[in-house]
Amino acid sequence: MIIVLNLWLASSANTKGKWQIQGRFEYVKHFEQVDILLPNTWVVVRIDGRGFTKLCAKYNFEKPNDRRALDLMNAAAKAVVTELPDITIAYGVSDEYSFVFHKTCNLFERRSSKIVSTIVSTFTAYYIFLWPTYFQDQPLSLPLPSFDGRAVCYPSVQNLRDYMSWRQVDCHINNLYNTTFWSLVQLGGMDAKEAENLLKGTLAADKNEILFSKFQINYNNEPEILKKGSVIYRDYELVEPDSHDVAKEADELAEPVPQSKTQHESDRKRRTKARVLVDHLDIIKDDFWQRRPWLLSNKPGKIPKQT
Ligand SMILES: Nc1nc2c(ncn2[C@@H]2O[C@H](COP(=O)(O)OP(=O)(O)OP(=O)(O)O)[C@@H](O)[C@H]2O)c(=O)[nH]1
Ligand SMILES: [Mg+2]
Ligand SMILES: [Mg+2]
Repeated sequence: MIIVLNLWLASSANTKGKWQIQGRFEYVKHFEQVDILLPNTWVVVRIDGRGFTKLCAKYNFEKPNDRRALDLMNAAAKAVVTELPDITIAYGVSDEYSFVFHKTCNLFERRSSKIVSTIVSTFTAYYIFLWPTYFQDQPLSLPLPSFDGRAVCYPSVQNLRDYMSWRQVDCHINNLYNTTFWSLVQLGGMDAKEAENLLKGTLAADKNEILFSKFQINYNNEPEILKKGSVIYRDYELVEPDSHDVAKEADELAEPVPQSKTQHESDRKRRTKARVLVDHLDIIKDDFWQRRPWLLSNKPGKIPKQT
């Protein structure tokens, strides 16, 4: 079949010219769906490990948190942020990471499938490449780790901040539950069912109390990376928090002014040169955003000059 087609192509090419053959097949392009992300909205690409419950068991990840696994996730995400200067900020917990693109970003003409697949494949490639650095004594075997991804558009800074807050609240709730659950099992000698029953219906204060009274664990003293997750962003210089609400000022008042090509290029260069930091901070309160006004600035060019 392939030989027949090749022969036909060769003979047709001789008689009609290559461009005519191309023209005959080109109509298939129209089957491609338009998947442009809504303009002027903040784009969040969230990736999540596929079947990580099994993967964690296979490689004996420590319960409830394995520092090597978290450090590997952060290293892969930092590499993604470094490679893609269009990313404003990223937030990660457990086997997931959210990457935020500025509302004015025009990467791949905002084509969803190109943006998502680039993030997922770059992240996965780094995750596998860096694995031996964090799991020296446990070589990877098939099936290899993989991730899925999706893009969601958020129209306002408030929506975006609520999204980020949602992920960080999730981190806090899950970590407090898991820390208490595994303390009851590993330190308290309960089986999984007993621990689950004891925790049914408990509030955060009850879990804090169980941890402290039974195991002398003060949850507040747990490592920040576990309580808050990880945030990755470009750092220019720390500024004193403004007295006004930067998030509101940044977005709701004025529409972004289109940048000139040279301005766009010089901002891109500055972003490429900036330090990429991994930190474990509260991103729910205003303080984090007020100290770093360039993250949510309505004008992408409002990047402080490097000092
Ligand atoms: N032991 C251990 N497990 C972890 C750690 N980080 C993540 N996990 C596990 O990874 C899983 C992540 O949850 P999900 O993403 O909802 O589940 P999943 O198994 O990956 O399933 P899909 O995402 O639907 O493919 C949970 O079961 C976590 O317990 C870790 O540091 N230690
Ligand atoms: Mg998962
Ligand atoms: Mg997950």
